[in-house]
Amino acid sequence: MSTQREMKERNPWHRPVTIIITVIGVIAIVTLVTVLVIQNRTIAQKYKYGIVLDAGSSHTSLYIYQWPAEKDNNTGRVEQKHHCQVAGKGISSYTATPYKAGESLISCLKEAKENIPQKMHPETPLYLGATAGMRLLKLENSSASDEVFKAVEKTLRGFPFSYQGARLLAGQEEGAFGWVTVNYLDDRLTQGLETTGALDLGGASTQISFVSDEYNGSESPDNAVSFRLYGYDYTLYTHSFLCYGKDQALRLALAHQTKSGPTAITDPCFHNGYNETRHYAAVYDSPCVSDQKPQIVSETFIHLGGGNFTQCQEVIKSIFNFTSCRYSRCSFNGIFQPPLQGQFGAFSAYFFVMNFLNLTDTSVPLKTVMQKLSDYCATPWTQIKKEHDIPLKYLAEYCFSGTYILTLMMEGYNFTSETYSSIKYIQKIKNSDAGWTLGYMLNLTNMIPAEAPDSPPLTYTSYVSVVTVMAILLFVIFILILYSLWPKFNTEPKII
Ligand SMILES: O=P(O)(O)OP(=O)(O)OP(=O)(O)OC[C@H]1O[C@@H](n2cnc3c(O)ncnc32)[C@H](O)[C@@H]1O
Ligand SMILES: [Ca+2]
Repeated sequence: MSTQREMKERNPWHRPVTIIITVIGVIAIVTLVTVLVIQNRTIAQKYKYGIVLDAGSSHTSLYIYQWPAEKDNNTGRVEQKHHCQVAGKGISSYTATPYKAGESLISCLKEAKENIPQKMHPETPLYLGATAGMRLLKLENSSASDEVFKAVEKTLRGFPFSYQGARLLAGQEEGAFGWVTVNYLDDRLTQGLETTGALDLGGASTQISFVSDEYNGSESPDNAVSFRLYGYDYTLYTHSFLCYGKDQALRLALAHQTKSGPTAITDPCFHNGYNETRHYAAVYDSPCVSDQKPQIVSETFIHLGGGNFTQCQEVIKSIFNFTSCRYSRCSFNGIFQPPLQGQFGAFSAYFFVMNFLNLTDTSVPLKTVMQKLSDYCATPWTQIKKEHDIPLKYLAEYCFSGTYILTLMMEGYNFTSETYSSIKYIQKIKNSDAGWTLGYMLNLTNMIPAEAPDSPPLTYTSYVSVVTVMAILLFVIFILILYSLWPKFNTEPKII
């Protein structure tokens, strides 16, 4: 018994004062770590928002982006929070009733209000960028394009967001911001990695943008866009071909086939058995083809399908001009293009079309891809209609669009059967759509710094771990010091 008591007396852990110090110490450590974790998490959960409307030639889309508030002007990930597709056609189709262009946007803007916390509305920037449809309308009828912009602006100003303007994007901006989006989402810019080229196929225009070691902007300076991002310099080659989006390219192909004003054509790019009556006025109602309109007697022509891939390729080749080039090298229509370099991401209609055709795998040899497309084009229209339940307008055009995509890439941009595999058909990267809108917003909100921001030396997890370990260590040292200094603790008999 007495030995037990002695041991108890000698062992400081049985003294109330030691127990109290230990409990207080543990509480202090737990509090310290909890405060650290909660403090950091609360900040991380606060988001900021931005809205961009992509007023394309075929339709308008609204995108909401969000990013952690404390990562403003930093490398923090901006991500797509919401996408809303505006019902109906693009804003450039409302020339007769411009106010309807504004009204068409209301339901998506209401969705945006619901998707962004109310208190953040006034500080959420709202942008609208219009592309090739409005570029064509401006060429055709500049006051009509002004009216559409006015109507759209009126609607946008009626919402509680921070309206930053509705404007026409230049082709170079459209191409360059698409490239920024792809490389930002792939995290290539902060690391200074080799960048990915961007291929965007819209309804009215198409863009190609990439970095080439052989291009510094001195040859054909109009195609150069220079950036300094996160401390790295880039000189980007970019070109936007107006009238070479897939809808306008189809008009160019139809114009080529109806030059002489026939009453019927057999179009190899449409399926056998396809038979539609088309109005000349409707086909030629675009500045891309209006000057080619034949002096005709008939108002309409019958558009028949021929279902022949090789002949379709020939028709499509004829819409490109390869004869003149005043530079060291050209893509088509006398436009300079440096040698292709690196990987490419092909999005928008490149993806829609190749995905429908099950041809997005670019590791498949180009020859096989062409054979599959050729088989698809040769399939009769009745069979195609039976096999797919999608709107007939889209369905009828996949043979044309697929052939156009391959011809544009191989003949237009000079991809080869070897370099075809450097293309990836993409729709989204990490849940955000590939397209110019994200790059546009990052630029206008100054969210990509020119210089690499100072990053903390430790990651958040390492930071919390180090602080925890150090706190425990200090506490143990404190107890040990206390134990060795406090005579009452040390009850062992002294041996003299
Ligand atoms: O860039 P611009 O030229 O202004 O045009 P846009 O922005 O309206 O063009 P999109 O990329 O949205 O679409 C390109 C084309 O793809 C078409 N498209 C959209 N969804 C499609 C789908 O699921 N299948 C086939 N085509 C589709 C659309 O009608 C256009 O002709
Ligand atoms: Ca577009």
